[in-house]
This record gives sequence, C-alpha cells and structure tokens, in this order.
Amino acid sequence: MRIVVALGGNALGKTPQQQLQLVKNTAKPIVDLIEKGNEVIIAHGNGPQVGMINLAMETASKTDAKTPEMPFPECGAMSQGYIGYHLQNAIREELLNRGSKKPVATIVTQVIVDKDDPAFKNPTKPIGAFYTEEEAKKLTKEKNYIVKEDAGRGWRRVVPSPIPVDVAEKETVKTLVDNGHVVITVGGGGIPVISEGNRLVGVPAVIDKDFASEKIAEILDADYLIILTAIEKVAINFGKPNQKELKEMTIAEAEKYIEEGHFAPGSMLPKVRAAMKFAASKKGRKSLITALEKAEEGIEGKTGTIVVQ
Ligand SMILES: Nc1ncnc2c1ncn2[C@@H]1O[C@H](COP(=O)(O)OP(=O)(O)O)[C@@H](O)[C@H]1O
Ligand SMILES: NC(=O)OP(=O)(O)O
Repeated sequence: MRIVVALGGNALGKTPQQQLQLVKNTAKPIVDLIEKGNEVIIAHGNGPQVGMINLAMETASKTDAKTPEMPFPECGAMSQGYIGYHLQNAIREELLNRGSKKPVATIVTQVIVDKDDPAFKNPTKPIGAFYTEEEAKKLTKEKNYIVKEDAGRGWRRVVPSPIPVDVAEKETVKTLVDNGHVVITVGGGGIPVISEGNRLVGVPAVIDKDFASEKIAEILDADYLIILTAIEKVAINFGKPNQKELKEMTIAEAEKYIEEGHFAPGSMLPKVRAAMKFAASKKGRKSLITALEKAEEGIEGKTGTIVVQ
C-alpha cells in the first residue's frame, strides 16, 4: 500500500533536544509500516517551530544590527530543514538497525496557494508557543501579532492558512517514491507560494499540514492517509462525561458531527476535514486518524477512527 503519514505536534516536541529524542519514537511506527512492505511518505506539522524561528529572528534583528529580518516564508523553509534533518536521520537509523539500507530524504517542498484565498484576510492558524491571555495581548501591542485562544489550550499567535492548490515539487516526490525512497515532504504544510508566471513567490502564511498531506496523498495516488496525533480515536462529545470514541465515520456522518460542533476548529476539525476529502476523492481510498504509536494496529483495523465514503 502507498501511505501518506501526517505527523502531529506530539511527534516532534517543542525544543531541538526534545525533538531529537521524540523523533526516535516517531521513526519506529513509520519503519514498522515500511517493513511490512508499504510505501510511506511522511508529512509533518511546524506550528510551534515556525513560530519559534520567526520570533527568534525577529527579536535578534531588533537587538543586533548585523542580524537581518527574516521573511516569514523563509522561516517556513528553515522549519522544514530543521525538522526534516532530525526526522530523516531518525528514520534512516531505525531502518539501518533493522537491516534496511532504504534511502531517506527530505524535499524542500513548496505548496502553491491562491493569492485571492480568503484566508489571507482572516488569520486562523495557531503558531509558536502558548501564552496566557495577558501575555498574548502584550504581544499584540508590542509586535502587532494577531492572537487567539487555541482550542482551550491557551493563547497563540495566528497567521493566515490558505488551502493548498498544488505541490510544486510533486514530480520529484513521485519519482523518488516510485523508486523506493522514503520521502519527507510538504513539511509544515509546505512553504506557501503563489505562482506568478515562471516564478514562485513565498507568502507569509502556514498551510495546514493535514490539508497539505491530503493534497500530496491525492497527487501520489495513495491508498491511505494516516493522520497521527495524540489521541487514539476521534470522539463525539469530546472531553464531556458522555464522550464516545468512534471506530468508523462515513463522510455523511462526519458532516453531521461537524454541524453539531463536535470537532474543535484549531485541532480536530482540519484532521476530520482532510480525512473526509481524501476518502471522498476516489473509491477505495481510506483515511485513518489515530495515535502515533497505534499506526500499525490502526492499519490492521484494530484501533483508530477510519473515515470512509
Ligand atoms: N472530537 C475530538 N476527538 C478527539 N480529539 C479532539 C476532539 N476535539 C479536539 N480534540 C483534540 O485535538 C487534538 C489534536 O489536535 P492537535 O493537537 O492540534 O493536533 P496535532 O497532533 O496535529 O498537533 C487531540 O489531541 C485532542 O486533544
Ligand atoms: N503546518 C501545520 O499544520 O502545523 P501544526 O500541525 O504544527 O499546526
């Protein structure tokens, strides 16, 4: 099977030290899937990391005359390199430990968006660290950041999150995957770019990695989209006494649950929407949402939430 795996924040942590440790655990279920004969393509988030890089560059440029301001898309590119570097090494090492010399590489990936996407006028994507309401409002005053409460977890800066239209490096990704390479792509949803004639121009935004993973899964004609996060199953009435975990959802059922407001906009909703879009895109395609360490069991139908037509 050809599987696109989208890794959530719990696969990466918040600091370089944490990330280096966590990617060791992240590599295991990915290599389990590869060992079973699957072609695995890996995508990942970058919200905390791109926020951290951007804030660091901005702070440094204001206090040190020799440090330039770093444009936001370049920060996105840096986050792809930083995360891809750790991930590709961890997967490579895990493969070698199991006797496989399969090549692994990260592709700096640009994702084309529509310059008129309404998201540019309505920032919704939380990035960087979590703050108290007071700290967040101070950031708005000092740095002009737009801040919002993030799914009951604290306050964060938000930036525009346009819908992915196409993947600029898709032919390269396809060639590598067709030839047995393990590819890390559309990291952080891809570097958002708009197409101007022959030129791709970076734009200040963060594409949702679940939507970008869905896009590359369609492009690569994958069989499965697996969204790995911190929970084993998607639930209705999440966090309430009558919480009910779901083993399977049809697209129609998912639509009804969305209307009833069961999935938080900053967290579970994009995952469910991406899962629905992939399942709807072609007969036989399935999406799975589950916990990182449950990926293999999920594929075997033993756990997780499957989204089907
Ligand atoms: N209906 C729901 N069912 C399960 N989890 C939910 C639901 N609504 C919100 N969540 C929360 O969404 C989280 C996943 O979103 P998030 O942490 O943003 O993802 P990521 O793993 O991509 O960083 C889960 O860990 C859970 O806390
Ligand atoms: N780009 C993106 O969706 O990042 P997170 O998953 O970290 O929010």
